[in-house]
Amino acid sequence: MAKLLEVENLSISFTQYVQGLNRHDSRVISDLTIDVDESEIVAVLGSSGSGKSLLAHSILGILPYNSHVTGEIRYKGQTLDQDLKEKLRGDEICLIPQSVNFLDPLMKVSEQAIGECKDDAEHKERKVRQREIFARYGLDESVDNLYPFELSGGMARKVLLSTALIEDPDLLIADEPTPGLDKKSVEETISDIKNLKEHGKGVLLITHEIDAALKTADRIAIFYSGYVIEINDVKNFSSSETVLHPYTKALIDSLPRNGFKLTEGVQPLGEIPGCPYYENCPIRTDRCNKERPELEEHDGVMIRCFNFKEANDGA
Ligand SMILES: Nc1ncnc2c1ncn2[C@@H]1O[C@H](COP(=O)(O)OP(=O)(O)OP(=O)(O)O)[C@@H](O)[C@H]1O
Ligand code: NI
Repeated sequence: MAKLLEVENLSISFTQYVQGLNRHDSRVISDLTIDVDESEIVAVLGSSGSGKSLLAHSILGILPYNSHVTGEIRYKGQTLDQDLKEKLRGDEICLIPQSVNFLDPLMKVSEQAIGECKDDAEHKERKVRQREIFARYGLDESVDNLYPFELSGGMARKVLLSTALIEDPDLLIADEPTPGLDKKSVEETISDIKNLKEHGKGVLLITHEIDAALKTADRIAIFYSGYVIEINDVKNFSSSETVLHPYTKALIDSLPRNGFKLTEGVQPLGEIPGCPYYENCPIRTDRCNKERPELEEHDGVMIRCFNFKEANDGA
């Protein structure tokens, strides 16, 4: 079966001019490799500012002009270059954006959700679908004719969700789709995402909430300081003993039900030669400070660590 989405060694950096003179490059995503199969939900779990939205924006081809990108993205085996991104986005590949600023302030929300139509017949058909999806999210007919500024935050989120779902995309990139939603709508969203998967579609779910990832995903990619440090099956996240990376273990131990044992400090930024987790790592060695581990496969799990084996054997 062909992979739906393959991201290989993606790095994103920004060029900024400090005081108008000094050019400064800051790397936000480093050497990121991840894939999504048909009928699969892959969660990218990372803390705030770790570059998750930029990953989404690079897949959609909507990064800001001052960004610099290397690496490759393929969709259904084909290189996803800027032309193909523009052709497929909003159609085969849809984004549920994190920010409600993605709504067009000058357009009624129902028309944004319906999108461009080739004729009246198509508009009619999509209007029915729009109403049905809006209704599922508790947006009644009076909402259809509102403009974005007339919506509450939660309503705006629901409009963004509906807009992506109306397209019935083959690949959905959901960037933090649930914060600010009521409980019922969170459940509706999760069920809609799972429904896409049941219909053979792929979903990349971007989130900083481990519970959302655990409830929804088949695999979880752990993002730390711009690096993917582990990609593992959701079933292995039931205990810190069945995941491999020390950061993933710390994340699981930090869950309320496990008694908040998080040992982690701030995420390091800037260029470092060694492992991105070096400063906080309980199993680090000298090598980790000098050399950066690659993301490698170990029994079907992708892991970026020199020492996980010894640490697990000794446990
Ligand atoms: N246009 C830009 N120019 C320079 N730096 C940027 C730009 N856009 C984003 N960044 C930097 O990239 C980093 C990652 O941003 P991003 O929005 O992808 O993080 P995130 O993981 O989605 O965070 P959150 O969980 O808060 O949504 C930020 O810390 C920000 O400083
Ligand atoms: Ni984000």
